[in-house]
Amino acid sequence: MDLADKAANLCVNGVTVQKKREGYLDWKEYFMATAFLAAKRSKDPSYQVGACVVNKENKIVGVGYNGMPTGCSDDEFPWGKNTPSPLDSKFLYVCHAEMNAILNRNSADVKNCTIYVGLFPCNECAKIIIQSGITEVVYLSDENAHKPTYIASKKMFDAAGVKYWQFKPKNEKIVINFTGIDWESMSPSK
Ligand SMILES: O=c1ccn([C@H]2C[C@H](O)[C@@H](COP(=O)(O)O)O2)c(=O)[nH]1
Ligand SMILES: [Zn+2]
Repeated sequence: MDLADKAANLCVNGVTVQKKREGYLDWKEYFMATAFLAAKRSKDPSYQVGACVVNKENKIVGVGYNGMPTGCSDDEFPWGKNTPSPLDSKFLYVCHAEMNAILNRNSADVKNCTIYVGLFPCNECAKIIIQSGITEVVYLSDENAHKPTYIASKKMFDAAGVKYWQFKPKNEKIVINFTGIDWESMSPSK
């Protein structure tokens, strides 16, 4: 068990009171981590992007990653970038993570939701985000900020009143360990 996972105990009048577990993920870390986990599904060799849409009740209503459209085989459609013909590169085909997360929603709509993304949204995703009624964008990387596409996204978000801010993770890494569940410490009798 990680030290941070240990529940802190408090001694009150000689009685040990079990406090809640420490080191748990806060909501924002959880949603960004969900976006990053979704990105692990991407077949894009150069960029794996994930997105997670969350409603006002902190419920996840949609998750997506960049990938080929349904029915367009990952093995047949191209993943290259610098090809002589645009038809042989990925750009005309790949569905972006944000679009997929919004289209994959399990709610009637995503109005007033927040979208968590690994990479600041491009202009096409910005349009979809605005039109879908999402009002907040939380992103991790803004490495394309200097490109016109991404400047256009910010212009549109500003005009449409969509709030955006950069997520600064508390943890550089969140490790998922499938052998790591400590059943003993989870037992109510302990
Ligand atoms: O808003 C965005 C922007 C990009 N993506 C995806 C689309 C592509 O699969 C990669 C970008 O690849 P490059 O080789 O860097 O052009 O990222 C996205 O999902 N959402
Ligand atoms: Zn995009």
